[in-house]
Amino acid sequence: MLTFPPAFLVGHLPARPHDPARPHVTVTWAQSLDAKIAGPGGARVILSGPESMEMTHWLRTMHDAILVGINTIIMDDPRLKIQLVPQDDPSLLPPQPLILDPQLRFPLSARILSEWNKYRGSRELRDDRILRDSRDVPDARGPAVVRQPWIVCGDTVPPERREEVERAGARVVPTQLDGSGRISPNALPAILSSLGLGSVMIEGGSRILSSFLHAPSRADGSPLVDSVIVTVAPMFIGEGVGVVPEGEDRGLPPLRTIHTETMGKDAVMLCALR
Ligand SMILES: NC(=O)c1ccc[n+]([C@@H]2O[C@H](COP(=O)([O-])OP(=O)(O)OC[C@H]3O[C@@H](n4cnc5c(N)ncnc54)[C@H](O)[C@@H]3O)[C@@H](O)[C@H]2O)c1
Ligand SMILES: Nc1nc(=O)c(N)c(NC[C@H](O)[C@H](O)[C@H](O)COP(=O)(O)O)[nH]1
Repeated sequence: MLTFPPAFLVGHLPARPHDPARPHVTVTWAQSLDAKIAGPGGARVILSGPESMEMTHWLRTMHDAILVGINTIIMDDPRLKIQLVPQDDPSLLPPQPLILDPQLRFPLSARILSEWNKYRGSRELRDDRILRDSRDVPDARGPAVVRQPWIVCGDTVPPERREEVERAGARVVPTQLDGSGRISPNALPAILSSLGLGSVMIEGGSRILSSFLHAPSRADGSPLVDSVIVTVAPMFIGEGVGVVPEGEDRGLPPLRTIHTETMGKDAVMLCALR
């Protein structure tokens, strides 16, 4: 079990309490030696060993929100929970899942939604009250808490579709899309602030990593991305999904390595944008 946070991360993780006016943005992923994050056709590959995976779950607890793109939900069906941190520490909380999904393609069969509905059902039985979303659980503490998935979509998505997804148990947050039909990375801090979230850990996939790494600075001149934490696993994937999609490897920002830590078989690099 790790002592967390490891010394090399101190000062590079979101401060607590967060500054709600300037949410901290961490971008993180796990990659092979040939810079792939998934196998052919996007098939999920377990890259992280137990030690670096545990660190990932610790990192999740250090952020208010965890963000993935809709393709990652469709391909990996992740839970985005913190089951690898000590389960008896009530101060550790799972982050709020946020999914960037311009067209609201979110599959109602997603594990993240069924786990929330199961949790909500069990709390209703216990508490005899209806939980509409995770903000209705003020007394809930600890890693076993499950949070409602919040989906950020385009404000052009028809109301009937939004209602369908909300009836199924998720929260839908409509927002203006950029000229490419995406949620602009630079719009994220304001979205986070409006949702009361002071920090976010962006976990992928490839298109999301690319757009956040390419994003211009914030209005105050500071980089949009505050920290980059990469797990490098000693394996080759060959054909597969790159850290950024093919053709998007130009114009990536220079990174400054702050520290590289060996965690089990993996190297974990902490970098900042210069
Ligand atoms: N190894 C890792 O750490 C890791 C982590 C997560 C995902 N993955 C892998 O990544 C793959 C999925 O990556 P992907 O690129 O296909 O999809 P993705 O998960 O990055 O989602 C992309 C979609 O998000 C939406 N989107 C909204 N705003 C956006 C923005 N600003 N920029 C980009 N997209 C935006 C678009 O609809 C876009 O198609 C899967 O194969 C998964 O296994 C690996
Ligand atoms: N850190 C990390 N190491 C990996 O080897 C790997 N494949 C991912 N990929 C991120 C992936 O898209 C999922 O988010 C989670 O790995 C799924 O795990 P959970 O159900 O959330 O615990 N991330």
